[in-house]
Amino acid sequence: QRLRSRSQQQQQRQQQQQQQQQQQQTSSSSSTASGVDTSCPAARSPRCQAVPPQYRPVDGSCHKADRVLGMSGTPYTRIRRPNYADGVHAPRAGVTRAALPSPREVVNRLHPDVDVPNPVVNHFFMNWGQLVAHDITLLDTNFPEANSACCAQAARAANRATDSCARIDIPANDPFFRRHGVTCLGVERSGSQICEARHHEQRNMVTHYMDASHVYGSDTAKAQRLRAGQGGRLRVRTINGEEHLPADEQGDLFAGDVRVVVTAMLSAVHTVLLREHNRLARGLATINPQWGDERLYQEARRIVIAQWQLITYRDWLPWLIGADAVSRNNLRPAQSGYSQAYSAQTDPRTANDFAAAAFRSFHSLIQNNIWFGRSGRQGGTVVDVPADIVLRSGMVQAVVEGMLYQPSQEQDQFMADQIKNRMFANGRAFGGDLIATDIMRGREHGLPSYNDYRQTCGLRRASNWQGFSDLISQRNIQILQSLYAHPDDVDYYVGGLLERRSDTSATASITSPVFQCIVVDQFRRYKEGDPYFFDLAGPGQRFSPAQLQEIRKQTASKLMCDNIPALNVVPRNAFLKIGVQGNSNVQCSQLPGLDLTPWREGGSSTQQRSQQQQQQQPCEQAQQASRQQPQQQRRSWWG
Ligand code: HEM
Ligand SMILES: [Ca+2]
Repeated sequence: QRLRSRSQQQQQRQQQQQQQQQQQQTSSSSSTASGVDTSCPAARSPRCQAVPPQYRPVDGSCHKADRVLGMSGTPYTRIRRPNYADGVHAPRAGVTRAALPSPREVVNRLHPDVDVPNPVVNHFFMNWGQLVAHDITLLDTNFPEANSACCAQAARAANRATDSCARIDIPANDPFFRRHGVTCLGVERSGSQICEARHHEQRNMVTHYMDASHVYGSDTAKAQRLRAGQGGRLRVRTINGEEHLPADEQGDLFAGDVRVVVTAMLSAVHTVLLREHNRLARGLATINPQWGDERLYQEARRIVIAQWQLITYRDWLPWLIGADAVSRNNLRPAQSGYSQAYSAQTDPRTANDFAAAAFRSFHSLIQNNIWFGRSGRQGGTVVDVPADIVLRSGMVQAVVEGMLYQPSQEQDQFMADQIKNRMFANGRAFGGDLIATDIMRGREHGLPSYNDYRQTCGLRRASNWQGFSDLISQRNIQILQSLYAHPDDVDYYVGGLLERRSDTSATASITSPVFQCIVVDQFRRYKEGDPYFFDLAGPGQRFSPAQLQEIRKQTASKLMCDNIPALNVVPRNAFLKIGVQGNSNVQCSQLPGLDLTPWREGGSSTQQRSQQQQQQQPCEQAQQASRQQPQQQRRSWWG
């Protein structure tokens, strides 16, 4: 029943146990011997070559023996068997005859806006998490949701939800929406399909892998539209000599992920990633003038993805789940040489339990108002500052600096008013409620309740309300009791947000326990289950040892420095507040950078030298090489 950390020696045995559990917990008829649910028909059947592709396919296909696993447009996996009211698709209902409380009522009672700044991490940390989310999950809904029609439609349905709409009723005493005459918020239900298991599985519209699909797109047509078609570069618009995100047909910012426009903070870092790709493509073209557009694009993309994975796992994740959890679960990228962490059996897909609940808990980190620049100048509310402000002179820098120096909020039960009342308001008086939507998403995806996830994560299942008292305060238990008819009714998202963390030291997890366990499990999948993880020795083209050493020099701070011309000073650690763990400002020029020399093709490159050495000294090096032979590796990667 546990998805907790394990030592390396026990890893294999426990993996098998876990697969057995998944077989039991996920829909039984659709599980294969490996415990991976592969029965849902893929929207497209990819054509894969006989050997793994040299560069990872942009749509996530052909990565594993099951060639659609992790591909965009395919269903999520599940850690726990779904709990739909009708066993098929109706949102979860209570275990007694009593209805579940309105998500907005829950928000009003349990998720007020109380300002508790995070003592450790900054708003850049929050924003990086949102970028990670956009790399690995996108529901099949219209963006942004046009959901007002949903209220009327769902009102007529027996359980306040149809197959396409769900209703969030606004309580009569609501302190905000009633003032604006709003009595309901409609939620467009996520696109899903029935698998052999006879229940609905939601579709993930982006590649499940952590492959920077938010930069490059999740299908080949979009990837193509994002490319300049020259020098391996991505398309840009140039304003005052600086590269910016291009425009789509509607004139909005265009990037690999449609959510690039959700906040100016996102569009600023999207701009930086775009510039980084083009900076690398130019550098590679200079040292390898013989390379054409395709080679330059693929090599630059591969380096960007490597940096993205490295920074996320080495520098960001330890602050999210705690340094201990990272080492216990072998989640730190190799510090030298190649990683051995890949497992062909590990399901690389995003879990519904993670995307529709656990990872959304970091909505709690969001601030109401964002800063511009280093000195705390108020830029405006998080929902009103327009994304395309970054096209203005100096604004990529101002928005990035604002994030680097503004603390985020704590991961706790408190939520910023702006995202609860004015999501997508864009200057209008009211918008949607992100937190009520999160709660509704969990229900409409059929996620089981908080008590079920306690059990999954090795905690005691509560048989009465006091059973929650190990992690939840008496005050919150009382409120829960007044909202829900039974302890088994409490939403996973809500219960998880109420949990206290026992270890509040700086290096501890900022994530509460029952979310932490699901988050750890998911990040293990993205690393262990990804055959193209950057520090592996295959199955496509691997980095040479010298190239890997260069990649390892990269940090998020340097990434900002390299791509924002007027930025001269940054915090050494881009994710931490100044002063935490000795974090201090540093000149950009003092930070080591990524030197592309090992990518030079020709007699003098380190890669070539090491290959020549292997040919010249057959004994020891050949033995070592045979252990890392791409051909041999390939068989096991596909296996
Ligand atoms: C200013 C910051 C943010 C805003 C305005 C924002 C807004 C949103 C919105 C509007 C949705 C769609 C809700 C729905 O219809 O179900 C969403 C989904 C989500 N958010 Fe955030 N978010 C922010 C930050 C974050 C952060 C920091 C994380 C995690 C570290 C995160 C994780 C997620 C996840 C996993 C989803 C589900 C996406 C999907 O599967 O389609 N978000 N967010
Ligand atoms: Ca992806």
